[in-house]
Amino acid sequence: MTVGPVVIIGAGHAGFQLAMSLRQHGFSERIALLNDEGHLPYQRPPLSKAYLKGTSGPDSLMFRPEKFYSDQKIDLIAGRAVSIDRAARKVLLASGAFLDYGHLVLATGARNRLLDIPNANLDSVRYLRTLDESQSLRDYIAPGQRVIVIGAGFIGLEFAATARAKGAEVDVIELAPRVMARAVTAEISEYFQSRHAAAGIRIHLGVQVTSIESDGSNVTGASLSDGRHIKADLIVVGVGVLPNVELAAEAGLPVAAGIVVDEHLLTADPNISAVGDCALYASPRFGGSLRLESVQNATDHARCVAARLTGDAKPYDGLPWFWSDQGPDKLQMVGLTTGYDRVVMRGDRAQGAFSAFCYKSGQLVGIESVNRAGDHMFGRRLLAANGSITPEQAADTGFDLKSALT
Ligand SMILES: NC(=O)c1ccc[n+]([C@@H]2O[C@H](COP(=O)([O-])OP(=O)(O)OC[C@H]3O[C@@H](n4cnc5c(N)ncnc54)[C@H](O)[C@@H]3O)[C@@H](O)[C@H]2O)c1
Repeated sequence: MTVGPVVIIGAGHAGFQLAMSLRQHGFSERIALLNDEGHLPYQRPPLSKAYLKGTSGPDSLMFRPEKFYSDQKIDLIAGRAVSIDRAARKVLLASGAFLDYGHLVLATGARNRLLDIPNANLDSVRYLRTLDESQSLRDYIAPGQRVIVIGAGFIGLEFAATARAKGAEVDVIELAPRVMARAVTAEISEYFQSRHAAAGIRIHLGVQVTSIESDGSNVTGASLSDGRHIKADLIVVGVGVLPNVELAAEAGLPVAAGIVVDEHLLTADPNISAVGDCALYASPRFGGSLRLESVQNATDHARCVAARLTGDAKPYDGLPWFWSDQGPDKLQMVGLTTGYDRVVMRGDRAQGAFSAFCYKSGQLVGIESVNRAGDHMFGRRLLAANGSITPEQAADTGFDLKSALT
């Protein structure tokens, strides 16, 4: 099978993994990995956790040193793609150069959703997705500083916990009635709310920031939709992301809540695939279409496409899993916990080690674990094999989970 040169647009988790997996599968043609970040490809999870807290340099985040790319003959090209000529199979870069492809992979990821309120463009209103954003925030956070965090999702809460640990005064403003409402059950939200509150973080639910106040150049505070004002020196916004679909749309590829791909992660053009945060994929495992934002999704998508391009095509069948470190607590999730109708708790919430087993029509569909890595790893094995245990077994800590794994 001759594929021709592979061009990968985007050198995040998905793009990097794809280049590496292609070589691991013996792919010997050209690989061009287009990187618009100004750093060697790097890991994102530490940006809102250890990196934000610590003093280690950017090198600690890099997937591989520079030499890896030359050794593996992966052309890491600094630059941005501005358009795709599908008929000629060329990608046009902002520099004016072209890259010829036999197969093109869109690993364009997502970008921060920006807040559209007065004064949101001030320098002390920050976002957190890139290495540069994390670097400047960690240099900025100081003891006694007053920080407003907008959004109690993963970014908001991980950042809030770190800023508080570094001595900042933190207020979190969340539109929804509970934290992480998009992703976790009410039981897990309630636990994390109480843990963050115990650490001295003030969480305001069901409200939003209507305007940001300033002294002309710096943030001085914010007004909330319930009429209150909160003073602040810094505002950090984590209100979700938007998938980068524009290149695909302008090239005439179908786009909906992401770049539309089939169960093989192939777009409507047989020479173009899409992977990771930007891809809306048809899922035989779950039925319907999914777009997920996680490292697991990015790297498993990449492995699936690398296998296909080297002659081993299989539908994508990854099992979603995810983690978040918030203060001393580790949250781990496996499965898809949308549409569940019953939640069964296992373990000891008071001791801070418990899991929520989520059921839909009697079938286990996901497990959310707090400081119970064993339950999480069990769930990854059981759900990957489409297994289940009864709610009664889940609730009974005397029941040996391993006995359900054959
Ligand atoms: N542990 C991890 O793997 C991890 C950690 C951090 C971020 N991420 C990823 O990074 C991306 C961004 O994370 P995120 O936390 O920004 O997104 P998110 O969607 O997880 O959370 C956004 C939160 O902002 C709230 N919100 C939206 N508009 C608001 C408004 N106007 N005022 C107040 N609240 C508002 C939402 O209700 C939601 O709770 C996601 O893809 C996420 O999965 C992952």
